[in-house]
Amino acid sequence: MDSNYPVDPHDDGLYQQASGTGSTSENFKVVVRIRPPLPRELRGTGLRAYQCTTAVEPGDRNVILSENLPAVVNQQGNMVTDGGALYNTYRFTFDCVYDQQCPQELVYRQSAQQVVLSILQGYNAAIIAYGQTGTGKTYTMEGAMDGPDRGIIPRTVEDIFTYIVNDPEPSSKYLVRSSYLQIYNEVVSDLLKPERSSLSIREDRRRGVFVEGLSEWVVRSPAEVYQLMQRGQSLRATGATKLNEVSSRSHAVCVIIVEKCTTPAATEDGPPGGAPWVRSSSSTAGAESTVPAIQSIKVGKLNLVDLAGSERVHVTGAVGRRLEESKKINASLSALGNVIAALTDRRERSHIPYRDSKLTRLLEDSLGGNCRTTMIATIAPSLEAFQESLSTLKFANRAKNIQNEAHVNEDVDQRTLLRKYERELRRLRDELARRSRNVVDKRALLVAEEQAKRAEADKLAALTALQERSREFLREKEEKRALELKIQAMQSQLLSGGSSGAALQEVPAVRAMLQREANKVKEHYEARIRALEAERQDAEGSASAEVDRYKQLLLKQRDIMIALTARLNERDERINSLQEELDAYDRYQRQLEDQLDAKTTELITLRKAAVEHAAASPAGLRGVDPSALQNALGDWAGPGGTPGSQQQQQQQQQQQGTPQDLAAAATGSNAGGHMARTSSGGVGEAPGAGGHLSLSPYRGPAPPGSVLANGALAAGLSRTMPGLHHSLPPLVYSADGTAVELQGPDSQDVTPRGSTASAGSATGGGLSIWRPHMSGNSSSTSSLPYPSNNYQNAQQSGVSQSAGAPPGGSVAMSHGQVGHNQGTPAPPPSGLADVLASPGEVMELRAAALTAAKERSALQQILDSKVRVMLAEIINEVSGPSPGASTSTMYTRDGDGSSSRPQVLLERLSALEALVQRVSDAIGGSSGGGAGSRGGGA
Ligand SMILES: Nc1ncnc2c1ncn2[C@@H]1O[C@H](COP(=O)(O)OP(=O)(O)OP(=O)(O)O)[C@@H](O)[C@H]1O
Repeated sequence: MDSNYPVDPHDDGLYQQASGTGSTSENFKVVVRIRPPLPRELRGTGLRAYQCTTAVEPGDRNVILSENLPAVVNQQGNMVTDGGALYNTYRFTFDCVYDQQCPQELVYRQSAQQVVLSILQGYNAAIIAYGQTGTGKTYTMEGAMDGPDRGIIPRTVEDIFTYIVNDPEPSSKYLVRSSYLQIYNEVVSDLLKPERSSLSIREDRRRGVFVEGLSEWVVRSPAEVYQLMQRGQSLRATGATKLNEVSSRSHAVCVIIVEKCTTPAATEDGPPGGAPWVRSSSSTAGAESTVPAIQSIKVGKLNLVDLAGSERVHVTGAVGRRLEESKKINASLSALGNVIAALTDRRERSHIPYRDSKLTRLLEDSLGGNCRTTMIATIAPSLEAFQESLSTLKFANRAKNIQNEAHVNEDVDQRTLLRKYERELRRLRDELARRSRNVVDKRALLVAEEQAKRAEADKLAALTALQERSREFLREKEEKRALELKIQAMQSQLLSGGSSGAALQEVPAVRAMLQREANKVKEHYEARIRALEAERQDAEGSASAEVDRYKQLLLKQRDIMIALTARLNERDERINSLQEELDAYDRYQRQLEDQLDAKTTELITLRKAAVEHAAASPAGLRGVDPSALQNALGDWAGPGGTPGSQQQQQQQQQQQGTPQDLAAAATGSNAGGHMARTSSGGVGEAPGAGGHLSLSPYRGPAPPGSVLANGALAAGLSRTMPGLHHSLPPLVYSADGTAVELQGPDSQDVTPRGSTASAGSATGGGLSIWRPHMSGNSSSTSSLPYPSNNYQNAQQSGVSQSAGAPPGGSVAMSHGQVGHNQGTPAPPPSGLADVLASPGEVMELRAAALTAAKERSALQQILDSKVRVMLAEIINEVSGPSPGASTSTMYTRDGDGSSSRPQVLLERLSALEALVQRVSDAIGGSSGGGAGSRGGGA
């Protein structure tokens, strides 16, 4: 019964049986299947034994549900009475009713096969299993994967592929795809792609209702479908309930889509590409050789729905998660009932609440839409399921009034799309061909270019050959000419020759022969010349244009070269001028460096001369050793008189000036409180032997800005700048920092810098002593006449104070009028300015000399004060204390108040004597002078 039934795709089966009955829609069939009692049902409940409540009347269309079945049916199974009020008895008519023993195969063949195969004609189809939990929905839809218990799904797959293989239409091709989804707790998920959950249900004109994002698997054999089903079933939500050990807790939908492509005989359109069409067996042979046209593509979609079972919670005892699942299941089934109720409402078609649940939304096409649908309502036979069975039968009975309008889904759009693809393919082919031609054209172009290059080379070769030919032509022409001349000579020789020649000439045969030979040669060369000439003209004609072009190119290149050369020349000139500028800068820099070196040398020389000049002070001339004097003074030399202090003082002196300067200053101050110096301006040129200049001491500070010059300056300048010593006056300076200038007869208006010039200084040759410290702000100048290059020495301090005739010569002390030139800037000395490139350097030198003079003056003051104190004490010690003097002071000074006065005096006296002796020794060899001074001072 399970096998060997004929597969007849043209047999509508259930639909054929149902047609004409008027009880159900043509496209919506409702069948009922009663499962056999389960073992637990057969065992009964408590004292109540199992009792069957269902019976199928002969003809398999009517089902009787009764609480007391034996009372209402006869032996043949026909219901003879409804039991009256005694028993609840119901009788329903459906398209088919399968009793408990009905095998899977029969259910499939009668209720599913025609629906399934209708998708091969392009219909939508659906098989929906509905019923209470545990009544056999899953068993009916899936069953076993092999054997007689195979359910509708595996049989559907088998039939689809069997049909395709046995399709009598040789040009038909099929594409089979499969999907598997579940609705669990109102969430749609893909059972073949677990990661895809919570999918959305969409609808469009071409595809109808579909699940967006649901995977579709192309299958080529039943085995592939089985694999997918097994995978999906393993992921489906199931659970054990009181009524079913493996209860489906979700609605499962297996989707199979079959696309059929029918291609009648040859048209211009080619076959569609890309889709893995499954060819029917009869169409495989020879089909490849034809060029079929796409007549139509029919798309059939089959929904195989295994609903979750409705259940009464108080019966199943569900709690927790199961309770929630039950609620969701019942809610969606309730929505399904509402949709069916709306669809079967005899009144004017009202709103269909498809969107009340995912299930009804998904089954929208299958319920009242474009679909051929079979609903299989499953019921249990036991009395305990009586109410659920009655509910299910009522539900199914209502559903059988659903009107579906099924039509073939001929995918015109897709056909159009395929035609569009064909057009695109043709366009691409044309494009390919065109590009191929382009490739060919490019190759031809390359070949042509290559040929052109070769032709160019040939042309050049031809020109070369032409030139050679021309030369050859000229050569032959010359030869011809020579030959003609030779012939003419021969002829003339014959004509005018001797007897032998005349004789020959007169021989007609010889004459004719010669003439022929001459003509022959002439013709040969003339022809040759003509040919060459023609060849030359041809070559020249063809080459003239090329030659012109080359000429143009050459001219253009020549212009470019000229322009570039001009630019290069400009750049070279620019480089040369820059180089010259650079050289000039270098020369100037060298000049400056030379000048700097010279100035440096001058500075060194001047410094040295200044030192020498300071050392050559009168004390120095007397041979006083500054260091010896320093040592001799000891504590009297000032705060730094101790050896350690001396060392510090020496360091200080090295920083501030040379020791010789300070020692000389000290010595000078020691000599009777007067500064007596010998001008060092004569060093090297005008030694001051026999004369000296004595300037009155001035112990005030040098005024700011006063100019100090000395003979050393002139000497230094004269050494470094030969010829200038005549224009520079020897300069001396006083120990107090007063600047003076010695103006010789050949000097030119040398005046103090930064001060006012004395009117008298410019008159006559003489020594001008500028003493701005005298008479307040006025400056005074003393002019001392002296021989050229020989400085006149002045006498003692009286010279500085008043004019008088010096012993060595006339000394005219011309004091400048007080304030006469005050405020009038002195003009710069032209001679000095010519020598010194920078007046600032002169100023710097003079400022340095001024600083040294200040230092000397300061030291001198210290020494003078010491000496005065020393002398006062000596006087005091010798003559006794002055009336105002305090003994305590004396004692205190000695630090010994207990000493007797005579003893102290003796000690002080001896100390002073020792001091005087030391000082005398220090100034060496002049102890008499020193003593005289001391005595004079006293
Ligand atoms: N026609 C049948 N012949 C033999 N056994 C059947 C038949 N129908 C159902 N059964 C058995 O009944 C039990 C319940 O069946 P099934 O699981 O298919 O019920 P269901 O309606 O799918 O339940 P649920 O809604 O809870 O999933 C299973 O053990 C199944 O083998």
